[in-house]
Amino acid sequence: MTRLSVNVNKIAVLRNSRGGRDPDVVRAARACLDAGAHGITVHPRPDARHIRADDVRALARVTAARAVEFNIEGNPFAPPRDGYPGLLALCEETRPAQVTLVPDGDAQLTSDHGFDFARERDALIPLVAAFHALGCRVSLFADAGADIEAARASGADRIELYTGPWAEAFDSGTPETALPAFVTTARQARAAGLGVNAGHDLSQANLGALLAALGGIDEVSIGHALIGEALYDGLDTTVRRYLAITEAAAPRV
Ligand SMILES: CC(=O)[C@@H](O)[C@H](O)COP(=O)(O)O
Ligand SMILES: NCC(=O)COP(=O)(O)O
Repeated sequence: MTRLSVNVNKIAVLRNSRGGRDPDVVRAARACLDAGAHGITVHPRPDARHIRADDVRALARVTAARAVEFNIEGNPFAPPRDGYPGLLALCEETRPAQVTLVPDGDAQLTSDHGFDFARERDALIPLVAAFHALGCRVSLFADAGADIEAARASGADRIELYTGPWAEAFDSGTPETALPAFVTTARQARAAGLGVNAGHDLSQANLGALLAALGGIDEVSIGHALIGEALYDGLDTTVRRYLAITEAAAPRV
């Protein structure tokens, strides 16, 4: 069954907006885990727009204490800056179960593309090895239609399908226009021996159809929509609704 990792970036956005401690990302993560979430995801950035290095350290302690997975996302090429030690250094400190490499720049509002694996494979190979040496599973952010053979050649364990285009097509009422590329890429990844995660702009509305079409997604990491929905319905109820969607999409034995 697809595992749910809740991304708590947006709790930190709200907290940082007033410069204090609340809302507390650790308390929010605990509430999500209490509701049954399988793990927690964060995406700290050098500009500290939301999740900061100290949040990562605190969440690493919480997830380790509960023996659940911690997934840290980031651009492995981004240099240290203002309290951000760099992704590799942060993972060396916190030893997350999984690191998801994302080719984000500070100028981006949010993550909006995967790697160009043919072009970046040689640069990724030593980085993947370095994260493996820390005991991390390595997932690479990938567009539907990405060069899966080049992704596999990097030595990574999984890809994470960037599902922004899926959400956009779904919201515009034309999901069938986006789905074939996702189905093909997921199939290619599994045939290459890669696991398949998915994330970005997934929501209660668009998750079920994607999981049903792709089958066998290892993990979805969901933040923006989930936290927004929780503003109306609470974290416990909202997380349980996502879990019900992943359970409903699980293959019947
Ligand atoms: C990689 C990805 O799609 C998300 O995990 C990312 O964390 C979104 O970043 P923001 O929460 O800053 O939009
Ligand atoms: N990797 C995707 C993620 O962690 C959360 O993305 P979003 O749900 O905030 O768009």
